[in-house]
Amino acid sequence: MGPVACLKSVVPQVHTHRSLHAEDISSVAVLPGAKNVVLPKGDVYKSLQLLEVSKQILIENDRGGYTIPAKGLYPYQWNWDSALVALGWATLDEGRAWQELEKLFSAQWEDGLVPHIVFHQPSPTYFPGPEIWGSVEQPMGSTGITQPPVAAITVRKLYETALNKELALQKLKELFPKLLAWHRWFQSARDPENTGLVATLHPWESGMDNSPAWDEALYNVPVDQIPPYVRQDLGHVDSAMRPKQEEYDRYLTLLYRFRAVNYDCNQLYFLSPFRVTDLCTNSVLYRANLDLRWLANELGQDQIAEEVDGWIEKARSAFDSLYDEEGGLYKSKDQLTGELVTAKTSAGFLPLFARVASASQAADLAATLERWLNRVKHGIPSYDPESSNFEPLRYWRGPVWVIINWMITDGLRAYGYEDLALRVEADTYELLVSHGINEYYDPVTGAAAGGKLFSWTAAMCLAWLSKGDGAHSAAAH
Ligand SMILES: O=C(O)[C@@H](CO)O[C@H]1O[C@H](CO)[C@@H](O)[C@H](O)[C@H]1O
Repeated sequence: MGPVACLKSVVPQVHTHRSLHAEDISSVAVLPGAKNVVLPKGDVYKSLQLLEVSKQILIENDRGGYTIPAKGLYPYQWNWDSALVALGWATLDEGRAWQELEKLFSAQWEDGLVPHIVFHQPSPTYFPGPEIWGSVEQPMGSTGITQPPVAAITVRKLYETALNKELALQKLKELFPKLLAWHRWFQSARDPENTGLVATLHPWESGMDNSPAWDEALYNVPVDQIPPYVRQDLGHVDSAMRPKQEEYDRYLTLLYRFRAVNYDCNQLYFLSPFRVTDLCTNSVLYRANLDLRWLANELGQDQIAEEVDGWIEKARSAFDSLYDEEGGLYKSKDQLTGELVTAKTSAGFLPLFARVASASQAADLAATLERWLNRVKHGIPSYDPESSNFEPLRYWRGPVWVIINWMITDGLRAYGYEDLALRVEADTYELLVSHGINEYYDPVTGAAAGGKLFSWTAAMCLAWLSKGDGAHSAAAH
């Protein structure tokens, strides 16, 4: 049996329009369309296996038009997970990629909010589910908070790279007003004082739930008399890797306070005892606004492009207030105290992804990142590895997230830091090959942690690591 036939018999083939065929195998180390070669040439089998496992994960986690992040641990549709997972689907089946976004936007609220979780089907394995977000009498179909708005970035990518142009234009036309309504909601509900940057009212909204960036602001939230509850996450993942009870009590306190006013977006900003300017949300939103403006131009919607331009301009100058020159990176801010947070986290590099950093800020960020990378075996740690309370295995307090590596790499490349981008890419690839497709990884040992067979990690393998898909059209300013 020749090597090609042998590989074909070991690697399960998934029947999609871009499945690997025998004739692809000789070129797999330099995958079709690759801009940068990140897959080691001598290791074709591992590369192939990684791709096929990634496809299988998406297929296994597909619940009919939407993808759950991981079985058991996260049994519903999550907002930014889905937008990132759609990039993975696009490499297998463009129609399915568009469907992922359609399902997400099917839960959009009248005021424009796109919820952080959509409860399409009941599940006993996650807390807090619909009965907590709503009430026993009136369960809700979603949570009443949001997450970093990746969707417009995905829509542009899907549209620009589409093979089926007709479908892409149709889907763009359908999704555009919904994206616009969500981005307008960010302006009105989360920046009612017109500062240029939006507020995040719950750590779950930031996507980096128990990042040390929230410690001070979260511990200022008084714990209310909340109904007793049983956490489900600890049944799936070791408690040493998850948020602590004191943090969960505050997550729940915020939830019940928001629920008490029926998640009224006109009130939440003013009543929430937790209100921060989150770098992740603002960087993703900034980038998403660049892409929304591009999409508006594409559709000939000049007035809307101008409106979005206004948001971009305001945010650009406001971003400078988050730059910590001494620390060599950006920091989130506690809006209620007016102070920049002390923690240096991986979100501090995301203004590169946004393209909002200046050339000299980008140079500082690259230098800081290099220092961080030299301190760990596998980058990028979610928290400064030089910090005394760095925890390589606890949620967002040290571990590596592949989606964040993708965003930062994309930014590095846009600013011309190609070598650093390649270093992170190669490192990420090595992590996945050696430790599998998990939720996150220990930056010191590389050990996989959190949920297993994780959708957005699989999607990044398909959409990024197999293609070297870093350079995107939005140029650094
Ligand atoms: O910990 C949790 O229960 C949930 C709460 O939303 O959050 C984690 O999982 C989500 C699904 O993957 C991600 O979207 C978040 O970024 C991540 O922090």
